[in-house]
Amino acid sequence: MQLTLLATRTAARPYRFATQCATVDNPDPQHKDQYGSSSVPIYQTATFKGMGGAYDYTRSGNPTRSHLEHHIAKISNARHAFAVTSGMGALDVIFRLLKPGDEIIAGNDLYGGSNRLIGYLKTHGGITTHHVDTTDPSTLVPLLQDPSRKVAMVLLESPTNPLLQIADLETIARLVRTHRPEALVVVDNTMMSPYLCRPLELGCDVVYDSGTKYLSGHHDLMAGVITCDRDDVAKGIAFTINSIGNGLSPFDAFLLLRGVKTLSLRIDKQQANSVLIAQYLDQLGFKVNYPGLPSHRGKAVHDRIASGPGAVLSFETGDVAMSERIVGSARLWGISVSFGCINFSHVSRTKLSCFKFYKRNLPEDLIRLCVGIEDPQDLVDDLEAALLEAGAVRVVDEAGARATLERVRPDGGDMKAVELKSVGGQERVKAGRPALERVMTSAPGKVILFGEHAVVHGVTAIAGAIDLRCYCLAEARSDGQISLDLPDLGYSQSWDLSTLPWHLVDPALTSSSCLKTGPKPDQAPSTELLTLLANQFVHQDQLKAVQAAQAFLYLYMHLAAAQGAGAPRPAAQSFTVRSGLPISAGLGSSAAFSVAVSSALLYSHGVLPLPSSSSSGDAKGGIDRAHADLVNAHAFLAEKVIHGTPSGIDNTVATLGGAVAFRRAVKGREGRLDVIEPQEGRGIRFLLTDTKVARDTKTLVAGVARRKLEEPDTINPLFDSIQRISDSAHSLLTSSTVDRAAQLAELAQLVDQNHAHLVSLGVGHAALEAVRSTTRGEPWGLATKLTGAGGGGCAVTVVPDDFSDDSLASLRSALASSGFETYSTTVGGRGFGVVAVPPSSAEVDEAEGGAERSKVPERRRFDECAGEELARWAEGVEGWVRA
Ligand SMILES: Nc1ncnc2c1ncn2[C@@H]1O[C@H](COP(=O)(O)OP(=O)(O)O)[C@@H](O)[C@H]1O
Ligand SMILES: C[C@@](O)(CCOP(=O)(O)O)CC(=O)O
Repeated sequence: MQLTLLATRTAARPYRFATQCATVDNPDPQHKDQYGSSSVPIYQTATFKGMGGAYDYTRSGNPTRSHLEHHIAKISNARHAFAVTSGMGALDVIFRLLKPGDEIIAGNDLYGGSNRLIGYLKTHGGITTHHVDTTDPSTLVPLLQDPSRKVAMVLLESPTNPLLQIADLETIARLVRTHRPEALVVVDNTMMSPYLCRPLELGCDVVYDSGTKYLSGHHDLMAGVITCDRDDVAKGIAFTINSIGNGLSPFDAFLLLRGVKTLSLRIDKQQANSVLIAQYLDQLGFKVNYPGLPSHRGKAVHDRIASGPGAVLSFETGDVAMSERIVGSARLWGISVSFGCINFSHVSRTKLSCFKFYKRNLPEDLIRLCVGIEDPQDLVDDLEAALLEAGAVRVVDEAGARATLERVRPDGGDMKAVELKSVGGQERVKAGRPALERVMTSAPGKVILFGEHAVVHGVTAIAGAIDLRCYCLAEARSDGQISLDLPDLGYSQSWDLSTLPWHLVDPALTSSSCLKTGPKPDQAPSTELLTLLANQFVHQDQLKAVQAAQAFLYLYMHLAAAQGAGAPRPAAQSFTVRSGLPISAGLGSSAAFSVAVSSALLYSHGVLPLPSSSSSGDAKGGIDRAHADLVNAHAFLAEKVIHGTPSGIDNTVATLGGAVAFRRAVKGREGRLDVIEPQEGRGIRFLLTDTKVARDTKTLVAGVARRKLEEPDTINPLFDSIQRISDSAHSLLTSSTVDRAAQLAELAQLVDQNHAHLVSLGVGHAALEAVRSTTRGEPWGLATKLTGAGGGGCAVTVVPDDFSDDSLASLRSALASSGFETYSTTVGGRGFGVVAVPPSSAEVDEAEGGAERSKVPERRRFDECAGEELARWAEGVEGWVRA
């Protein structure tokens, strides 16, 4: 059923642009390649044998070229497409639609090569051109309305090259249609490509691109493409190409087709880089021409007719010699003509002779930047080095908290110092020291006794903290770096603080109220920042490490930005996280991680004051509830980064400890949190069994949500039944009167019922059934259910009071012999904890003659030991205070 639905949907909807680019269809469905080649073959032949076939002579047509033309037509949403030997070749073909005496209206900021051809048309073809300001459509009207003018073509570019001026293609096409219906509106779309703008859809008649640029993307071929919808115009173009013989060669057609497949991918990256660079130059106070900047004239029009600002920009320095010095000083930036290449960001200075010749009023200090796919920070660094070397900027206030660059006025006059909020969109920040040199936090895992999954959708769940904990050690460093070490996952990475993408920090998370009460429960993490972090900042393929590093960086960046009231004030620190919990097994390792990291950040940054420890070194309940809530709010955001849509129960238990009945707020209904107080002498033992079957909470939770949407009549009654189970369990666990044996027997029944419902939700697994059948079998007879997200992971077994230690030991060894790992735990342990860690023994030796050595566990052991030894090491640090 699901498959049918998906198939219907796909058939009804055209593919999106990136998919269209990547899928090259055969133009002739009758013609199947004899070997079924996935890549279009190169028909490197001038002639074809026989008469009356589809092809006879490559000047007139060639299968490789046809394939390309079909593909270009598809991605341009055009009826016809043609591929020729260069962009100028394309314009030449289009101009041959004109007759002597015809007149052209063109922009006054046209590409120099087009102007050269226009000049030739005038002297050799008797065709005159009127240059107007195409940024103002009304300037065309007098010419269009003048009956003495034989206006046959309007030639437009938008944005123009190199001034990036915007012409309202849609409005101009409408004006031409009204006043001069016979005239053709022709657009040079090279700066945008069909990915960002499709002028035929805006009412224009003929569009051409220099395929040498973005369509190819690699600067390894020359090509031009023409698209149009009108059959008569297409006929004229086909005739000209065949007559003059400038159709694209088979080999270049093959290369271009190969390039087009990655068009959107390349432009996305080049454009993202361009935005950063434009912002950087803009902040320095240069006059920057780029439609990606809010201040750009015509941006509103551009945003209407195109879907992105592109990857070419230009800026003015105010001094021709300075521009020359900048261009000459750049190293990574090459000096070149053309644009659109992926791996060669380059600068070019406008050529005076060319501009004077065409009477173009271009600033002589103009520098054009054509941006590639290099790392944006490298591009900004190189540009900055060139600006410094050329004397266009200078560094001021090096000793201050933040580095500041100041633009140098070419005439020597005063120029306002620009405190850089960001460099290339990335904060130019100077790392400070954290409020606390060394702090360690810990947080427990949890076991959900009843209500997992249903809790995400507003049903009550019962859960408690377990004995296994996660530890986070935050230490100051002094090299401007932030690092994250996750030895459990074999992951370690550090980042230069100035390179983090500070410009993507969410302002909703940097307010002072956020520092007091934490992120709001409905605050979603920014997918833009998360995607960038995952793609460009976390060098690891393992999903677990990526999720953990994303969550860490997300919290870290927002806290640093909030503390600096928007302008980040990050501290250089090392974070190491170790866990005694099995990861991704249903015992809340991610929540324990999130709480440990959040609290380590909040304490080490001085947002929360360190609670005073009792003389016993383990003050119970020694943490303010408001402080715990702040930790919990931050941890919930981290959980969202890791999980997508967590209910919040895991982080709440990992923060507060104890046992709770938890109901999240959903659609207008308030959430609820009831603490289940431990009952004197009535504690219940649980056995946890890790099946070692890997699974991912995020995927499982999303699967249940999808089923709820698709099969509400099946899933909602299951949730109602789970609510009744949780309610019964809640009253059983809080009742002091009910008979103990009856209480445990009834709990066991609820365990079985809840497990059956979880299996119906689709989160069961054969390994979990194996655990259940062992525990239920002779001689043990115990009830077991999956716990957490299921799909593998852990099972929880209720252990009755009269179940002897020997029986428990034999059950555990039976489970171990099936390859499972067991943990015996009490439920309802302590919440998160914090301790200031003194220097390790080596440092004490130096500073204080080793007097403290015996009290301070050796630091490196934290990275090395595991399991119970890890817990012993961490708990050995004196002064823990816990919630
Ligand atoms: N010790 C750890 N080190 C690093 N990351 C951890 C650690 N423990 C948990 N995590 C993070 O939490 C995620 C596990 O979340 P999840 O699949 O929900 O499992 P669980 O049921 O244990 O919470 C991991 O992918 C990782 O991102
Ligand atoms: C399935 C769910 O109820 C619990 C997930 O726990 P765990 O990540 O498997 O430890 C999800 C949630 O409550 O966020």
